[in-house]
Amino acid sequence: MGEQTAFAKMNGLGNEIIVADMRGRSDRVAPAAAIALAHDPATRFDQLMAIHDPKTLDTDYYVEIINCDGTQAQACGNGMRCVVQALAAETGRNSFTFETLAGILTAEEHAGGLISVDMGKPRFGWQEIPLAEEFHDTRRIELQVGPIDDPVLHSPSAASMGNPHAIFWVDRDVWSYELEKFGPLLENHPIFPERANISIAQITASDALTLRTWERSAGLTLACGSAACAAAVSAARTDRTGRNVTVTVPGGPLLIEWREDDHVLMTGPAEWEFAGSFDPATGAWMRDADAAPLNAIGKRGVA
Ligand SMILES: N[C@@H](CCC[C@H](N)C(=O)O)C(=O)O
Repeated sequence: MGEQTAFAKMNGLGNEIIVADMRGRSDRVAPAAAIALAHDPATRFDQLMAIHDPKTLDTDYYVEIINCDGTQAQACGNGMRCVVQALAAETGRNSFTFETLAGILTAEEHAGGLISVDMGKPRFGWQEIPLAEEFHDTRRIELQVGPIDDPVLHSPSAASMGNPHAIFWVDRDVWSYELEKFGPLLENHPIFPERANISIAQITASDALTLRTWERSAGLTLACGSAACAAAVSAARTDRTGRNVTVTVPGGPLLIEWREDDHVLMTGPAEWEFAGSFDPATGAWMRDADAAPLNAIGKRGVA
């Protein structure tokens, strides 16, 4: 067995997350190790957030985001809140600057335990999302599911929060759509050359919407923070809501603020489950309540 490293099993509104401590090491979590952990019912996760030493001046850590199928994701809002809670418990600090594939993000844990992450600026250009065809207006792209004259879903908004998103606007309850059936087809539609996270959104007030997401690589999840951001900015951009929106996902509410400086601030909770250590080469793991250092979060509130 290779050199073990600490991890914390956490969740952000039910989005299953592993926070892995890869600081001070030159190796990375192997895709096969991630897949092995994702397939074990005890450690199953949607995303694994690997905390590395910083690569860039003025950042605290580099965070690599790995989906449960071993592929990399550029952004993961729920995972970032889990990383912040873990690091806040370990260091006693409450604000951090991270580098991810989506860019440099800042984040803060508030006194009541909620965590805000500045998810950066959304991008709407068809090449930035990316889409395979030129669309001047990504508030509404040509894509539909079902019969041509009576589609079940149609004309989604498209946006990038570092990762690609499509949001289908619906009038009925989001649970009345078979997202598990349409999600895989839409995720892999040729219009999305890097695949996409697919969401269904119903506006419920001028400052609220409900959202279900089929995540790229992970499938149906209880929450997708970057999708909540993409849906909120797309709702504001299409005059469906204002710029401050409560996005209710199956796991609970997220507060999304699209600030005047164009940055998107996501606020919500994170929850610690248990701690352990694992081998980043193979995924072999053990539960270990006393392992250092991320397991400090395991002692939150415990004498
Ligand atoms: N759960 C995440 C999004 C995860 C990334 C996604 N699967 C992708 O590949 O883009 C979130 O909370 O944002």
